[in-house]
Amino acid sequence: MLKPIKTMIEIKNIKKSFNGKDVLLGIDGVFKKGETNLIIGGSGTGKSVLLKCIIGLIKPDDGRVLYDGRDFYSGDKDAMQSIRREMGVLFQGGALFDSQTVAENVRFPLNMLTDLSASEKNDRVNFCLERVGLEQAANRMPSEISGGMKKRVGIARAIVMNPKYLFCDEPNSGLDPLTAVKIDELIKEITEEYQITTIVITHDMNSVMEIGQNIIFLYQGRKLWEGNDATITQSEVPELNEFLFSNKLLRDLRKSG
Ligand SMILES: Nc1ncnc2c1ncn2[C@@H]1O[C@H](COP(=O)(O)OP(=O)(O)OP(=O)(O)O)[C@@H](O)[C@H]1O
Repeated sequence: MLKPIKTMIEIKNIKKSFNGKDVLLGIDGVFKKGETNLIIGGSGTGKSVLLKCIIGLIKPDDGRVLYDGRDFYSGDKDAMQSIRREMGVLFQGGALFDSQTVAENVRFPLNMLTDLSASEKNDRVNFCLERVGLEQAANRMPSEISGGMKKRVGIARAIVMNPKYLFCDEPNSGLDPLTAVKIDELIKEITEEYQITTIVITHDMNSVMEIGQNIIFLYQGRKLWEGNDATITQSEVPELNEFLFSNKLLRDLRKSG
């Protein structure tokens, strides 16, 4: 019997250097459909550069990025464009337009990329705002809502085009721990509900333990470990353990367990 084809993103031997400085030294990875895939690591290890290589904001010097087997850097501009349309991106700061209401922010990709009618766009915007629990805030301005709500608006905008692939760069930055957990849960729920292939960049240990269904650990431009939230605390990789147990609570838990 044929195995069902699983939607996923595969990266092979991604390399990038800037002005002779190697930042990514050949990264491989598989990011699975319906799972929150995390790229973790300390500051300056190349997480953001890797994400940018995956979504096409930086062209890698070498290597391949495959979206369900489709080569993103094949040189076929139309193919690249159609993969781009299947992506949703949640940028680190939320990247909302300050002069637009919440609903207008969410509607923006629909205006840019579709020829849906006004009422179809409204339906879609309302659906997404409801999904992230913000239906009451549709007419508010970004300056009038909290940091956590801004992230929710960013998530609503990232899913408004019904993406196959969702990318989140440090979705928890600047949030209090409780709000951060809620944002993590929302990303995981949406990923599972719509069977999206989601990649999250983080150095937040809570995220690792809450939503780390598939994790790769970067260290100085190399992938040193991969696994999940259940296997990560048993890792024998010193660099990973140093990263994980820099948190005193986790260190104490490890000692006692
Ligand atoms: N456009 C660029 N030109 C030159 N160097 C760059 C550029 N972008 C990133 N770098 C360098 O690449 C290295 C990795 O940066 P990157 O932003 O990927 O780290 P990171 O793991 O995401 O860190 P952080 O968690 O602090 O955001 C850094 O030394 C950075 O200075």
